[in-house]
Amino acid sequence: MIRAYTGTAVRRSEAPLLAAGRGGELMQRAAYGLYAAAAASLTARRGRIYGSSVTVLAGSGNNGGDALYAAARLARRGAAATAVLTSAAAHPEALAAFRAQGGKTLALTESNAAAVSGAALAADAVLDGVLGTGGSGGLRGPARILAEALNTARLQGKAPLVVACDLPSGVDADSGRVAGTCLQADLTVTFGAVKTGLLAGPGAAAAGEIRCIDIGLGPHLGTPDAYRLQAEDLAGLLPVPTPADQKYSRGVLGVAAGSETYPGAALMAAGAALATGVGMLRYLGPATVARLINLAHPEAVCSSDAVADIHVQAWVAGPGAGKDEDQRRRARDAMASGLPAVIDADAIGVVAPGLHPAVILTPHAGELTALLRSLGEDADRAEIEADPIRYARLAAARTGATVLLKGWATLAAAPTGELYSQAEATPWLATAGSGDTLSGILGALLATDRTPDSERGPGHYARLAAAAAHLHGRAGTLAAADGPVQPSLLEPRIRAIVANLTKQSHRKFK
Ligand SMILES: NC(=O)C1=CN([C@@H]2O[C@H](COP(=O)(O)OP(=O)(O)OC[C@H]3O[C@@H](n4cnc5c(N)ncnc54)[C@H](O)[C@@H]3O)[C@@H](O)[C@H]2O)[C@@H](O)CC1
Ligand SMILES: [K+]
Repeated sequence: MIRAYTGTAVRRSEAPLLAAGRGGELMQRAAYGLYAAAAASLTARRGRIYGSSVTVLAGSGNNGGDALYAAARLARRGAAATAVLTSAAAHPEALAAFRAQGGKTLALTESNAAAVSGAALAADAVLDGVLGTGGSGGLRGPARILAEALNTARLQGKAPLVVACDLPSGVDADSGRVAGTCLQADLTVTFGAVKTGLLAGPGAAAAGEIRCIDIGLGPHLGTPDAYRLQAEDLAGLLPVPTPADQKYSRGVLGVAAGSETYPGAALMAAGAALATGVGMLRYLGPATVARLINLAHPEAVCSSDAVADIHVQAWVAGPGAGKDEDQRRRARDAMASGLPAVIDADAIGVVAPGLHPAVILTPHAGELTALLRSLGEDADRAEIEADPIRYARLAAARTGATVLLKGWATLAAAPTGELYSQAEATPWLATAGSGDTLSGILGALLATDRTPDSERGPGHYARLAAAAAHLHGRAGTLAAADGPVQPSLLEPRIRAIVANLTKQSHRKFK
């Protein structure tokens, strides 16, 4: 599990070490970690460090200091290193160390920004040390011109390797907000702890691969601000039947999805739930959709009953419900049932406050905007996309439900503030039907959840939602290897990942 902290919390935890005169030691650890990661990436790209060209962008603070020390080490291994000083001041000792290894320096100005950008684009690697946790607001002035040139080249596939020092310059380390421009990276080498701003919003999209260097802050860090589940965290959350199980004890999922207008959503939600593994799936909806469900998934038990008429462990309601009043009523009843429930798509429109954390709302940014407005909050979509953590937490607190906010990094927020961010998905998953499969996966995890009550902390349902996002993202990424992703074809991938994560052993017969 990745534990993330705000930039503010990391700075607070560094304070006692700085007061004890250990700032230089921390900086050397950070710089060495940055150097080693940059050296490995550079070697992977061009075979060796010797003879490569490296541009280091150095701001006035310690972030620039880290980057200059790291570049000095690359210069010592034979890289031709140039420091672009983005401010009138630079970390004096680090600059001296860089020059001592033969590094050249030049001051960035408005008038030379275009020429310097051209030179930076021609380098093999750029180390971004303009701003770190001490930065406020996006990049400004000539640093902004340089960043925009590099970002544009990236879109054209012509950018050098960009390695961000601690965080991409211009990203807010607490939230992932970018006010204006930040420099997009291939790799972010972050120090002491992963910053929350690398896991959400524009910051997550800018960070590329994230590597964390331990600089010895451990005991000072306190409670994390956010988490990211790794594959090894999922095993205990996935349904594995025991020999003592029967279909009911494994977990029954009720799916009230689809309508005459949108039958496909019900097929995809049901298929994904079955692929994740449930004891039984009970479908409630129009007879025409039920017939399609039974043709695609003969094991599903279908009816047009009301929610109160059937016995299940969890619900999925909303995908493809459209304007179907019966399905909307089932969604309201599922929310009121006291059982865990995934409330997706059209059903999010019938949400009212007073829910409990086992109700998981799964909006995208547009649906979250409408939900928050219906609750009297002043929200617009662009603002939610700029600062998704804030709004996911706000919606959870206002409704009492857990909120799974879908996006490039998908966030799961508990009403008490616990937060998970998952980024396994491929952009190919941004396609109609994707949310329906995610609902089905999450519904299956809720229906088969065996976590003892004593171990269900306040963030339990956010964790399950994050596990579903992880599974869904990985299934999509696997499928994308064969071309554009069709959510209706994800089922074999989901099944394969569940098998792999639970290390299912199959009896062999002779
Ligand atoms: N404090 C510590 O113990 C350690 C800090 N480390 C590094 O130090 C960084 C934090 O260093 P600092 O506190 O010096 O801060 P930064 O290096 O992040 O930069 C802050 C400086 O930039 C200026 N600035 C702020 N926003 C700006 C903007 N939008 N445009 C232009 N200039 C702007 C500020 O006036 C300030 O001088 C971390 O990110 C990390 O890289 C590491 O060396 C590890 C140890
Ligand atoms: K940086």
